[in-house]
Amino acid sequence: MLSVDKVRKEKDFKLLLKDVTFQVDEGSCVGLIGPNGAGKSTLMKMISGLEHPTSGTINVLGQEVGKWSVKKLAQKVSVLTQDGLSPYPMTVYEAVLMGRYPHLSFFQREGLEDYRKVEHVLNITGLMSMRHQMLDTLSGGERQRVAIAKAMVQEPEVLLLDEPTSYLDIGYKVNVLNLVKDWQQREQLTILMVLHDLNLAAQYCDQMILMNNGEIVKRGNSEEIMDVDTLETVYKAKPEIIRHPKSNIPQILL
Ligand SMILES: Nc1ncnc2c1ncn2[C@@H]1O[C@H](COP(=O)(O)OP(=O)(O)OP(=O)(O)O)[C@@H](O)[C@H]1O
Repeated sequence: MLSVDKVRKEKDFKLLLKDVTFQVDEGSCVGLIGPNGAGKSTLMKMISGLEHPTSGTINVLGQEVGKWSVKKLAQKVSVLTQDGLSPYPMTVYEAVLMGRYPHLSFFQREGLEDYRKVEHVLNITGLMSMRHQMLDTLSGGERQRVAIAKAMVQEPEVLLLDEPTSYLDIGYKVNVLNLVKDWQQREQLTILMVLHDLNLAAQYCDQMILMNNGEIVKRGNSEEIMDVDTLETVYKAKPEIIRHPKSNIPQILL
């Protein structure tokens, strides 16, 4: 579904990624974690086709990323960043409708089926009552929800998220991640998500990939990654590991 094979990236005589290799299976949610400067965003930019590896290959849905046309890639892969949507002077409805554009031909206008999809998504994301509100009047958390709605109507097979919750309060963090998780389960979506918050990554991701200094240090589930020695080596801080009282998933305390 998504495979990264021996990817290396050099920039300005600096080695940013060293032989990074991993796969994300169809329908699974993998969290990319690691300290500041580990190379997570650099890797995400290459997977989304914004930058090219110095060597190695990245395949999405069986084809090398660089070989997809921009339009085809936009139909298959949706990218969400921490900034969400820019506060352009357009309504929530118009912004979400833009998610249909990769599916329309150059002169084609959106049709009834596109409007129906937008309305369905506005309902499931709880944005229906805000559909006439201008994007530049929304809070950061609301705008991030609109970004998710726009990505949903795009109907991608792969979703790439780079720190989608970093500027959000705890209520919105959970809200945004629940929307994404429900979507994954409903549509068998394949997700690769950069998260700084290890507790959220452990709760929401099926697997985690821990990066440091441009390399993968460890891949595993929350039991394997939330290990004091592993985290101390990488983050240079010694966390306490406790268990979530409801889910029993390991969580850290600093
Ligand atoms: N254009 C560039 N030229 C030189 N170095 C760069 C460039 N872009 C990124 N880097 C370096 O690459 C390294 C990895 O950066 P990257 O943004 O991928 O890390 P990250 O894991 O996403 O970090 P953070 O969690 O802080 O966002 C950093 O040391 C950064 O300084």
